[in-house]
Amino acid sequence: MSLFLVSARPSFPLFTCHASTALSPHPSSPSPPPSSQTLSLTPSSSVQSPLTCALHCPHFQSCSGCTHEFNLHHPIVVDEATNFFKKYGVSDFTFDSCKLWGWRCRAKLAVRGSSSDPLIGLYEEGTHNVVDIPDCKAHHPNINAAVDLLKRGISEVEVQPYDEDEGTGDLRYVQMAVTTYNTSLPAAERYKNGKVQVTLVWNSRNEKSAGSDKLNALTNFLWRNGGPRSNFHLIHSVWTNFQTSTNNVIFGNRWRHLLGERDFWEHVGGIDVSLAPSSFGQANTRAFNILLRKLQKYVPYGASVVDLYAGAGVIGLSLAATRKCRQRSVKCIEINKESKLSFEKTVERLPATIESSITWHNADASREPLSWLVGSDVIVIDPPRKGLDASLIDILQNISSIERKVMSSSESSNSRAKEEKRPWVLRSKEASVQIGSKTPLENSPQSLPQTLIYISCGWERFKEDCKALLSSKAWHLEKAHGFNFFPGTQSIEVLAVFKRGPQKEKSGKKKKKRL
Ligand SMILES: C[S@@+](CC[C@H](N)C(=O)[O-])C[C@H]1O[C@@H](n2cnc3c(N)ncnc32)[C@H](O)[C@@H]1O
Repeated sequence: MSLFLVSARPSFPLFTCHASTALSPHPSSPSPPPSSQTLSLTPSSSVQSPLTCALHCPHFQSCSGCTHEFNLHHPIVVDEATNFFKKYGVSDFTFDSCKLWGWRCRAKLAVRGSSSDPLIGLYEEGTHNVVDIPDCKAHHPNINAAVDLLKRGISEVEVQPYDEDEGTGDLRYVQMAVTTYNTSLPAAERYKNGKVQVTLVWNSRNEKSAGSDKLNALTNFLWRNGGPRSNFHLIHSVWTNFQTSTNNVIFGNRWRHLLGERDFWEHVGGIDVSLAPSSFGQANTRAFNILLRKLQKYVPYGASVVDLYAGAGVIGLSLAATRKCRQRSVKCIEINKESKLSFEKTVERLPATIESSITWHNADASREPLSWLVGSDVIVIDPPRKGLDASLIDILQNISSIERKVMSSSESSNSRAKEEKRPWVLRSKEASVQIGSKTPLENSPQSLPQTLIYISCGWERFKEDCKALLSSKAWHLEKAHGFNFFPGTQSIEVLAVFKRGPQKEKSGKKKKKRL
């Protein structure tokens, strides 16, 4: 039996980000990549300083992951975003270039090929042919190291990669997630020493099905060669997900923890966050942290917050901890029930001084969205790429008239509590988690949010939703920021802050003092 021992740590790619108009694909004297840079954008600033930050990835063009090779720090869409926000009253849009290489801490990769020559990577554009990407420059280097180890395990144990046409084979996909939070290391060393939580998506119904001996053998191989007793401790834990469906959905419903630490912790937005492999997690940990820090500034101390499309509630909980949503409430609404456990674990590590009533509800934000908004000062929305559900846009567009109706009906009914009968509301209440015994203190329990914070990963859809909100005159844009969540692509993450009411006229004259 040949044993592969990973003896050397993979090094970080060293590429240049230099001020020059010439493109230099093979820099002669590489310098470390910039960690992060915030650009205050005016069209002229980007013309005057055409920094050239190239991807230098051997898989570029064959792999569908990256679409842009140069100027990673400044995707072209940033100029469009700058003009877009200017048109709607925000002339100080900023863009944070974040980390340009080795930023991806969470990757879902297809496994194809043969046991002697496995391919682990992404589909070629428009096909189901998998492109092997062992030297991906977007991946955290330890994801590439774990992929390399996995390939060796597949060959040694003779695991059959999945054959999509036949529906045969053992291993369909792998999810690799890196935790960069290890308090036993100095803070500066934590990122590069990230450990990988590996989830093997196995083509069988459960652990009793034929082929489970190979699953165990592969898991043991990974642990022996990448676990705490190996030369290079790379693997945080190994999980499996059982999936036999012939559709394109990556994960099935059965998850099993096999080896290593069960809990996976990360530290973002000022709090420790637990993320199970089944829960949504942001791929770019560093950039997400930068976004959360910016977001916190727009939430007044002591505000009540509703976090829609909340995943494991990272945004809501980070606000509860840092904005002291004291004696008020934080509500998190999420459709994926798998995120509940991660939410509960994260809450366990929140500072004991937090006094807010914190709840997580397993519910569809598009069904009766008004019921979640009532009593909150701030609404945070972080939908998937497809944007906001029509029912939510409708409520947000008509929020002022709805608020008047809600207020007057609550006065006339004189707080007579109606018995809740709607089945989806009852279901979401059953599946909810309430933290803290305090009933939230609400000055005006029937009021609706005055601040709307929209976080978007889908620029095209964001523009549509933004125009719909502004056209109603129910909201105006106050601030907007962009973050380079996906360097190498034209996708950016946007944080837009809206306030209630139409845009106030900006006049050059000084305000008259009130007498
Ligand atoms: C972009 S993620 C954001 C998650 C979270 N805010 C975070 O940053 O970790 C979008 C989330 O919306 C959830 N989602 C999608 N449709 C939903 C719906 N109709 N109602 C509630 N949640 C939904 C997804 O399951 C996913 O967790």
